[in-house]
Amino acid sequence: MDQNMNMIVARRMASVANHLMPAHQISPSHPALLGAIAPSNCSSPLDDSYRRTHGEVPSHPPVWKTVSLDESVKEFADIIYEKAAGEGIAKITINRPERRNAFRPQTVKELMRAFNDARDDISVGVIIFTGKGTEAFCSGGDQSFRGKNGYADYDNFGRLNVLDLQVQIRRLPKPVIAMVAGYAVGGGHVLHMVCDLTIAANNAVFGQTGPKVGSFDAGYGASIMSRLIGPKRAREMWYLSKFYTASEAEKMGLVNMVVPLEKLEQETVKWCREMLRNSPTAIRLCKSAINAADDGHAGLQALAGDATLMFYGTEEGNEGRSSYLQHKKPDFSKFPRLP
Ligand SMILES: CC(C)(COP(=O)(O)OP(=O)(O)OC[C@H]1O[C@@H](n2cnc3c(N)ncnc32)[C@H](O)[C@@H]1OP(=O)(O)O)[C@@H](O)C(=O)NCCC(=O)NCCSC(=O)CCC(=O)c1ccccc1C(=O)O
Repeated sequence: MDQNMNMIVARRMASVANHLMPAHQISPSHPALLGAIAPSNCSSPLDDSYRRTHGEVPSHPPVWKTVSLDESVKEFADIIYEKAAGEGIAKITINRPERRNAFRPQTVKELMRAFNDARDDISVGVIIFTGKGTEAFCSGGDQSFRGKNGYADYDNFGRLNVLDLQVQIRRLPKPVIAMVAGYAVGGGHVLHMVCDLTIAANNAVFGQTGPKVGSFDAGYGASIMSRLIGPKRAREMWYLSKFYTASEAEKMGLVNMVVPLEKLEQETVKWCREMLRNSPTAIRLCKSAINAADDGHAGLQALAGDATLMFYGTEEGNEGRSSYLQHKKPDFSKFPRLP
């Protein structure tokens, strides 16, 4: 291999390696880089035929188009809802930067409408969840709306409606990526934890504040956290209510990747595009399977529902339905009893 080709391969392998793991974890002796520099060692695990065939996902910025839902309903006040033109990415942004993107009941209602739309839109394959600006992803429940019964605004009694949003994200059969810049604290920290993946900017700060302000989340906020970082760390995070930097959070397993703030959306979109190349049904089943054990009967129901959905698409499933509609006996004998 000539010098030129060697350099091209080295650059390409470095870019793939950089894409697959945080830059700080790659040493010059990483096999991907060695494989590129030493042409005789071309069997690097990163030099696979899938990569050679499909190449990198495109890196151009998406063109975001604001989504307006049912026109009879008021436009969004607390969120921004966008979809990328020509690709299956939706982006839902809490738009209260002056309150560090704290959510009030109105915010949660709007978020639920947007997530519902993104779920039902079959052209959407992945959803980015973020906060406006660089100061905060979300600082939890807006404390000025908190009363004796929970969080209340002008048209409702107090309740903890963010719990419904957590369940909605957890059960949504498409990946949701939290894109976190700045503070993800209190109920905002729980929201990023219920997302499938978290990409954090290097200015991100994570933590629970409940015990400082007279609140706690003993549901997903405790159980998912304990699963993610282990019970000792989860206790530390709740009992002391300390804040953690992005790199501390990455080491604890709270986030998937930390990137420079200015690269946050670029990297997040790259992850979205990688996922969009893959089978939506496989991803859907992986999501419900990973959640199943932790979510008990509700988790099993989601996984089982996915199985039924797939079964409806088979000839065997259709034999039962069409025979019923035609008032004849179904013939299931033609289907193999697979081992
Ligand atoms: C996030 C901070 C650390 C940021 O600090 P800093 O950058 O210095 O900014 P500030 O000057 O503090 O804030 C700017 C401005 O925003 C207001 N603000 C920020 N956060 C909130 C908030 N959560 N509620 C109301 N207002 C907020 C702040 O007052 C400033 O306004 P001014 O008018 O300029 O004064 C810091 O802001 C901070 O610590 N914020 C509070 C974080 C917090 O304690 N959040 C609430 C935790 S409790 C919770 O979220 C419960 C939620 C819930 O519904 C729930 C209940 C039960 C079970 C589960 C859940 C759940 O899962 O959510």
